Amino acid sequence: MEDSLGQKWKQREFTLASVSDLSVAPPSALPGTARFDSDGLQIHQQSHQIPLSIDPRTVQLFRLSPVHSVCMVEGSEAGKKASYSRGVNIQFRNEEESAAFHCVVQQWKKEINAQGGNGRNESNTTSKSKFDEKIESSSAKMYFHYYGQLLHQQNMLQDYVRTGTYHAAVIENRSDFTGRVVVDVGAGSGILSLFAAQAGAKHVYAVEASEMAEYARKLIAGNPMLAQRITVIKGKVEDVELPEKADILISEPMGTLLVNERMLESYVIARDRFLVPTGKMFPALGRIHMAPFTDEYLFIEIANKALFWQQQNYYGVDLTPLHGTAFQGYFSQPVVDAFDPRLLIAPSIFHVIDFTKIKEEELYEIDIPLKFIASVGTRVHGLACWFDVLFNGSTVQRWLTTAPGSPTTHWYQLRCVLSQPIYVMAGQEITGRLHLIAHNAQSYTIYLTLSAKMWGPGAEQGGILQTSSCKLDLKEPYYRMSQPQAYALAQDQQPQPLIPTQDLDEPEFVQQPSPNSCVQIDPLMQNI
Ligand SMILES: C[S@@+](CC[C@H](N)C(=O)[O-])C[C@H]1O[C@@H](n2cnc3c(N)ncnc32)[C@H](O)[C@@H]1O
Repeated sequence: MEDSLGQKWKQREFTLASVSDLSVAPPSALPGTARFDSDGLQIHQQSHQIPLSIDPRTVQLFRLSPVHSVCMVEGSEAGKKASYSRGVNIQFRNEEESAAFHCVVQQWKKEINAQGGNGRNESNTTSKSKFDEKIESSSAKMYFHYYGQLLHQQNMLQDYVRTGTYHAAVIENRSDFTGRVVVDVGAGSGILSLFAAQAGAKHVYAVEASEMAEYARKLIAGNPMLAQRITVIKGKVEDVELPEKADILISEPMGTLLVNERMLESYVIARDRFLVPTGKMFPALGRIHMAPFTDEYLFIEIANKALFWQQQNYYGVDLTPLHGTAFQGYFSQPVVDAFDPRLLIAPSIFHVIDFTKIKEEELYEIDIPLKFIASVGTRVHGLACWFDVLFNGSTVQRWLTTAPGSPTTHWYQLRCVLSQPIYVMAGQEITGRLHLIAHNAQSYTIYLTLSAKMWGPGAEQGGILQTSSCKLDLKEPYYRMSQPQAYALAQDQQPQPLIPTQDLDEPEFVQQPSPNSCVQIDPLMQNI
C-alpha cells in the first residue's frame, strides 16, 4: 500500500456510492467522487460540487461502518463571519475502497506533519491558508497565472514612473537597506529584491506565489554580484516560513484605486508574520484621493453603449426588455483612463491607509465620507479617484503618485460615473459616501452616493436637494484608453470633438487588462 501511494496519492480519485452534505437540510445522498489533487481533497456530488475544501490539519474522519464514513472539517473565521464545522457523509462502493481512502488520508496527514505541521512551504500546498479561505480558488488561479507570465511583469517594469520611483526611493535611502534583512512581498520578476541588494541589503527573501518565481531565480542568478544575497521562495506570503525576521519589507501591492487585487492584505499579513516591531515598510502608507468631476462626453459615451438594446426590430426581435439592465450594467463599470484634471469641479480630499498600522480585517470594508464645495456650476457626473504611496525613507521621503495631470502610470485614474448626474452651483456643498466592500474575487464592490446640499437662502437649515447613487464592481472596469485630452473647460457650452475621442461606431481600442488592475501601457501614454 505504502509503495502504491508514494506521491501518487495526490492524483487519487475514489468513486463514492453516495455523498451527502450534513450541513444541508435535508441532506440529499447522491453518487459522487472524492479526488485528491494539488489543491487538496475535493468531494463532489455527481451533479454538483459540495464546496467542502479539506484541510489536512483539521480534518477528522470517522468510520461508521465498513463502507460508511463521516468527514468533518473545522469551521474558520472567513472575513468577519464565523463559519461552522462542515460534515460530509460518504459511502464507498466496497470495503477495500473505504480502506484505501482512509489509508490515503493517513498518508496525507503524515506528509503534512513531516513538513513541520503546516505543509505550507509551496504554493501547491494542500492546506487552506488565510489567503485560500477568503479568495475564490478560480480567481486566485487566474491571478497567479497572469502574474506568472513574463509579458505582464514587463508591462509593470516598463512603467518607468512606477519602477523609477521605487528605484530612486531605495537607492536614495541606502541606510535603510544596508546590512538589513529584507522581504520582498510578491517579488514578481525579482526587480525590487535586486534594487534592495543594490542598496546593500544583507539578505533579501523574495517571496512570489506564481510561476514567475522560476524566472526571478533565473534573473537573479544572472546578476551574480547580487544573487548571493537573494533567496527566492516560491509560495504565498500567508503560507511560507522564513528562516529569520525582516528589518524591512518592500512590495508593490497596489491595484487600481489602491486596493484592487486585495494584495494590501497580503502586505499587512507579511508585516505581522515577518517584520521586526521597529521594522520599516516600503511603501509605508497609501492615500486614496477623490474629487467630483464633470464629463459630458464620457457620460454620453457610456449611456450610448446601451442604445443597442433600444432596437425594437433586431431580426424581428424586440430587444428593449433588456435595455434597462444593459444601461445599469455599463454604469456599474468603473472607468479607467487618464483624464484632464480640469474636469474636477472641487478640490480633492483623501483617505489614508497606513500600511504600518492597519489591521488586515480593516481592509475588508472601507467607508469614506465625502464632502466637497463645488467651484463651478455644472453637472456632476461622478467621482474621480486616484492614489499615491509614500516611501518614508530615513534619508528621503518620496511619493509615487497616479494623480491626473502627473506623468501617467499603468494604473491611470478611476472614475465612478453616476447614471443620474446631479446639478450644482458654484459654492454648493456636495456630500456623500464611498463605501468599498471586499469580495472573494480579489476585488471590491463600490457603493457611491453623491448629494447636493441645499444652496442659497435657507441653506443653513440643511437639507439635500438631489441624491444619486450607484453600485460598481472594481473587478470589471471599462478600460477607456484614449489619450488624455486638453478638454474644453465648460463642455456643455462648448461641445468640441475630442481628439482622438473614441468614435462610438468604431471598434474600441482594447488593451489587455490584468485580472485586476495592470493594463498595458501605450508607450505614448508615458510621461505626458
Ligand atoms: C504588482 S506585482 C509586483 C511585482 C514586482 N514586485 C514588481 O514590482 O515588479 C505583484 C506580485 O505579487 C505576487 N503576489 C500577489 N499576492 C501574493 C501573495 N499573497 N504571496 C506571494 N506573492 C503574491 C503576484 O504574483 C505578482 O507577481
